[in-house]
Amino acid sequence: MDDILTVNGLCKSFGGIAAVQDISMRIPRGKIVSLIGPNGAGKTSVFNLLTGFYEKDAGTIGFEGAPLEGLKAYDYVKRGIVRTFQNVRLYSAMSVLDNVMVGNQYRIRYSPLDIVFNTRRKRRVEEESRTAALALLEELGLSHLAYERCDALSYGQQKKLEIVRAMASAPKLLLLDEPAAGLNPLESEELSVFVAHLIDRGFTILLIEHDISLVMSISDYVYVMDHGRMLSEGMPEQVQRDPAVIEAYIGKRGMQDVIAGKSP
Ligand SMILES: Nc1ncnc2c1ncn2[C@@H]1O[C@H](COP(=O)(O)OP(=O)(O)OP(=O)(O)O)[C@@H](O)[C@H]1O
Repeated sequence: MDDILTVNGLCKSFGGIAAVQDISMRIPRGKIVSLIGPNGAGKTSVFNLLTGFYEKDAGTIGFEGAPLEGLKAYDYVKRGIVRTFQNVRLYSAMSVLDNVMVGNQYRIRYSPLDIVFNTRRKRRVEEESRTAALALLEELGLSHLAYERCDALSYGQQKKLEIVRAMASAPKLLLLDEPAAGLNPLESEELSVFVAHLIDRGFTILLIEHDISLVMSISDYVYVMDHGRMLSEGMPEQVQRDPAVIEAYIGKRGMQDVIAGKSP
């Protein structure tokens, strides 16, 4: 199997809190892998370690066969690793199109002189960026919103737009941190179709998500963390039958109740 990312023995502590303890995982190219677990399990800390927001205490992270060491945040995007955040981080006063163009900015190459003199080269590069951004919006069914201000969009549309902006930089690995958080059931369903479409386009995704029915319906493989450790892993149907997961993740509730979205 062609793994795009391999993680071995990853550790990170904050004072007395061992947020990430001996975590190992792998993500095959073109697959969607999910990382789930109760609040405070350490999922976001793993994302922060994978994207250089946190420095690891121990362990190795390999991306496309080479170690991810000593890179600046910007270098992760250049290497093809892009993430979204739990909370929407769009430029709310800018248009949808401009936000997507921000996403592919790192691919734009022109000099400060090109900017000062507004050269033909600068205008051409910007036009290419605009065309690419519009094509992406079209493909993902959001082109009718291209000239809307972001703050005029529904929350569900903003969550999708965040993913589109991340995709605009043509990532090899997309890390999605709770894309369904705050969505109603209909928006959540739309989002799962949207994410499934990204997989059809050949993207590789690592997903953190509390919406278990979404996770179980779209994941190829699931990792479960609890208290900083890896509690379980496997295909969705294996994980949801694992007694350790049922006990730690959902307590006395049945997994079917969680999947059905019933309250505790
Ligand atoms: N920068 C930090 N400083 C101190 N403690 C931190 C920091 N980041 C994470 N932690 C702690 O590490 C533990 C794991 O937190 P993390 O946010 O990774 O969990 P999570 O599984 O993503 O939780 P949630 O599902 O609630 O987002 C928690 O106890 C948290 O308080």
